[in-house]
Amino acid sequence: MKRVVVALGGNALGSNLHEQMQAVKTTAKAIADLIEEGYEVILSHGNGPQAGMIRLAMDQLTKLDPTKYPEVPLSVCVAMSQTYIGYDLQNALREELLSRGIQEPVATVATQVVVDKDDPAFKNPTKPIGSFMTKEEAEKKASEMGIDVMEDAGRGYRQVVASPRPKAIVEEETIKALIDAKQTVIACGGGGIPVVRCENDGLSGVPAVIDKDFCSALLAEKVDADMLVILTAVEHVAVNFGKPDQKSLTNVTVDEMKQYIDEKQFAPGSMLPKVEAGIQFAESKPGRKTLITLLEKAKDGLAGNTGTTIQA
Ligand SMILES: Nc1ncnc2c1ncn2[C@@H]1O[C@H](COP(=O)(O)OP(=O)(O)O)[C@@H](O)[C@H]1O
Ligand SMILES: NC(=O)OP(=O)(O)O
Repeated sequence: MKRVVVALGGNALGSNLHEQMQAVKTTAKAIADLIEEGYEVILSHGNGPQAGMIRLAMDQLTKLDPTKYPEVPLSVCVAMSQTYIGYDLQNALREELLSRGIQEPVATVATQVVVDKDDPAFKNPTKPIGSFMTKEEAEKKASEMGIDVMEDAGRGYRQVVASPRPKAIVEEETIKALIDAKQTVIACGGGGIPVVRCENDGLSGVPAVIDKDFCSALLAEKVDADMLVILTAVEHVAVNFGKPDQKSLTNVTVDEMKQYIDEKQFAPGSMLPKVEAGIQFAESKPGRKTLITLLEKAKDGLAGNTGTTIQA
């Protein structure tokens, strides 16, 4: 049986409560198709819009009455986003599987991910969270709330936070035990709850949002997956993206992808981390591959019929 880690992008979840409840139904169908095909699926997902929404709500409460509602750390907002998304996703998938006569338990693991306290990302926030704003709105929010804002891959302005690289998955053994028990696991949601190691084996939350594609690559390595599947809003990674001479990439080697990165073919903050995470997994052990494609094309992509495949 082939083991695949599937990383779900923003279009699999929507960006508010109503959109999410609808989106997870379509997502559950695509994932159930893979389980029905015999793949052992481990799911991870993004949380940019959700973590930003929770961050904003918590900040409003603190503003209302700081003694009653003390400031909520960003790591706690990430933890809330993991469970909020996991709750919807595991229910949608459980129902979809049951409708197909598949009695397979689905569980979300609250996953902590260790980062390096000295990661340079803490001094250079680049990870967009929350909803999009105009330049004027962003500048106003930045001065009013003391947040960092940045233009997000040509799509508007968003709040940005630190995004250190994931180093270790605290609940790795729990995830493996659930997989071994034939359960479908949702783990490392939103890149994981960011923590640093401290004295006496302790863990302490840090203000960051880890990139879910990098964390999914680490998860795929740790569970010894055959394939990392990054599902997003495009069927193929492209070169000359958005230009008249745009060309879809189908089967690409790690070295070719590195060449395209040097040519700056992939937008930082959108396609670049996916390609870098894809390379990281593909070169971690001979035979490993990464597929990047559209959510609805996951089954076709795994059958080798579409998408962009990266391999050494
Ligand atoms: N070279 C490229 N090839 C394909 N898509 C690209 C490229 N550069 C940027 N993109 C954009 O990146 C998007 C995926 O990034 P993003 O929306 O941040 O991911 P996610 O699905 O994880 O939320 C695509 O939908 C596409 O608009
Ligand atoms: N954590 C994370 O990478 O979320 P998005 O995919 O929503 O940006």
